[in-house]
Amino acid sequence: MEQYVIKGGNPLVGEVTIGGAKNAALGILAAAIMSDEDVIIDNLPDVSDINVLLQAIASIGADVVRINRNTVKINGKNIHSYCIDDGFIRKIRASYYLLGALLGKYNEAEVALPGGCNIGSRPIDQHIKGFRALGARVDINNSMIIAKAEQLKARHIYLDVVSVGATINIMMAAAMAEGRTILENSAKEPHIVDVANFLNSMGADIKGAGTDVIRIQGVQKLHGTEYTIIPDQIEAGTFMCAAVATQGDITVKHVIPKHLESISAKLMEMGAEIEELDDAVRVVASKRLQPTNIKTLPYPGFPTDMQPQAAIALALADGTSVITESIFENRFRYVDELARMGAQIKVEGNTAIIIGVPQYKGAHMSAPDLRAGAALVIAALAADGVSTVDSIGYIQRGYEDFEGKLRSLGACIEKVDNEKDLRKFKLKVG
Ligand SMILES: CC(=O)N[C@H]1[C@@H](OP(=O)(O)OP(=O)(O)OC[C@H]2O[C@@H](n3ccc(=O)[nH]c3=O)[C@H](O)[C@@H]2O)O[C@H](CO)[C@@H](O)[C@@H]1O
Ligand SMILES: C=C(OP(=O)(O)O)C(=O)O
Repeated sequence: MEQYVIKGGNPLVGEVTIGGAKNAALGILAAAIMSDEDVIIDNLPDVSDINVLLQAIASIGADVVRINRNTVKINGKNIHSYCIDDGFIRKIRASYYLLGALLGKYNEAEVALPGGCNIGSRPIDQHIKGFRALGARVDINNSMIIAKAEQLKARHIYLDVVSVGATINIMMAAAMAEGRTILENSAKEPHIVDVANFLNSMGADIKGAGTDVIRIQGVQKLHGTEYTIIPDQIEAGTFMCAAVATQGDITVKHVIPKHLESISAKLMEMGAEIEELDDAVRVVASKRLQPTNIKTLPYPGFPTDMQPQAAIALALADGTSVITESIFENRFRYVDELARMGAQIKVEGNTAIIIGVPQYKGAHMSAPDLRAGAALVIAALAADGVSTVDSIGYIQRGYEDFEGKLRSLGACIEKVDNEKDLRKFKLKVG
């Protein structure tokens, strides 16, 4: 089984280029099948979630051509099935976007219930509420979600909870519905805006993405397009936290600094210096971090997907910090792993009380989910000694060449899959 082996203690220094946003790409790939013309998508991250979704799209007959590692051409003309039941698609969260896309285009979709990281209960009632409001019958049978309509019709829909997935799914379903849908209490994350921009580039008529109210005027047909995905806010934030936790100096390139403001604000409260450039941010930490409090919130609040990485930095601060996780109830599973390195964190309900320690010590850990896994790698890079992180398949769901990018910043990290290579690494680093 693959694992990372890491020798910590080096401040990470240098430049790193951020890839396309996984969570935008997943929505965009699903939306791409709504056109019968060629759709070219660039800046696609080469991560396992994306590759699973591409396989699913190909399995129903869409033409999928990988032009290069980060560019794909999709054409939905030859889609012959509206049913996606393969075991692999159940593993990813974004399989649910195929519901909105297929229902929107063909008035019919049958997709396995979604998986994704085990970070909480993750219901999809708001997606279903939206589809039903647009006139679809939706049933769940044998772990399959089955949605059918004669013709989707626009409606005024109010989301009971701010949901990224439901906002994107309803936007896709409504894009070709009859009339003008108004979606209130929408999520405002950068990837919502990116999916809306992408759909508009195919001829959709969506206004207000990025605000609470999105207006979607249905169109008859979506045409081909060429589109570049926005940079990944969370990958960028992860490297920013790596700079802070290792007392390093990293210029995180190819980002939209506006998307990083809530993260930058917290890192500055910890004492880091942040320089905002046109499409880059430089993060420098040169003294012991200061404690601060964080509450995760929908955008523009502090992202839940950055909570574990920020906690890694705070657990090294000079004092006590409090993190409140208000989006997912099961996102502190890294705490027990981090305790092996000497961190002092107590979890009470949705709150983690973090008493900073001066240094982590190398330990053997296991990634409990995607972002927690990346966070544990950062902790290992900040630690004294050698660490291993297992279950790195989670990390590969969302980070392209994580170890390569870290190595380019001076990190001592290898991916190994056997005892012999593990021993070799340990001998090499002493
Ligand atoms: C593939 C993808 O883009 N995943 C992201 C997406 O997940 P995802 O789209 O699953 O997250 P949501 O924004 O939908 O979830 C937000 C909150 O709403 C609740 N909820 C959601 C839908 C629903 O029908 N009913 C309901 O109660 C959830 O339990 C959660 O408490 O947004 C999350 C919140 O920013 C991120 O952590 C995930 O990385
Ligand atoms: C939780 C995440 O992904 P997913 O919703 O696909 O599980 C994430 O990207 O941090």
